Amino acid sequence: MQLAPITLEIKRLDHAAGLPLPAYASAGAAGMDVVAAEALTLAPGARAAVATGFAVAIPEGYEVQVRPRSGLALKHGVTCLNTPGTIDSDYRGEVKVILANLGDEPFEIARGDRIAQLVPAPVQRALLQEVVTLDETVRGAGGFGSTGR
Ligand SMILES: O=c1ccn([C@H]2C[C@H](O)[C@@H](COP(=O)(O)OP(=O)(O)OP(=O)(O)O)O2)c(=O)[nH]1
Ligand SMILES: [Mg+2]
Repeated sequence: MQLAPITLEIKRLDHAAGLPLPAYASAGAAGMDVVAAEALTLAPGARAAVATGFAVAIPEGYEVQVRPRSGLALKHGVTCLNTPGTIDSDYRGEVKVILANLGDEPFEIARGDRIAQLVPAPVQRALLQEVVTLDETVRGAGGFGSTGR
């Protein structure tokens, strides 16, 4: 079973000239790989908002998640610091990838390198109902490892 794809409007900004649109790397890939529109070196411990050169209009009721690529994470310690990054449906600015280098070597990014993947997801919004007391549960306020390792 496959959900019908949603349509994302995507606008190429001037500095994305010649770059590929975000694209699925395999028939069953969940994310569209997105490339860097700029070259930079991330020092160990550094972070940067890396330009992709694209802006999008996401249908209302959806978001796009910006997720790390596991190969960069495993081989180089490079990940999306805010994973999953959230692209709001009403955002019209450039999509950026907030990369962090948690490795111990400088990481060089060339223009055109695949740096992250984009996954659209439906968004459920909540209505808040403020109350004075919450119902009681067995867990109560236990959390953060309260059930053991
Ligand atoms: O990885 C990301 C995360 C966010 N954004 C853009 C799109 C998103 O719609 C906007 C705001 O993101 P978010 O709500 O996560 O950040 P914020 O710190 O709450 O900023 P704002 O006050 O603008 O909502 O920034 C990106 O381009 N890449
Ligand atoms: Mg926000």
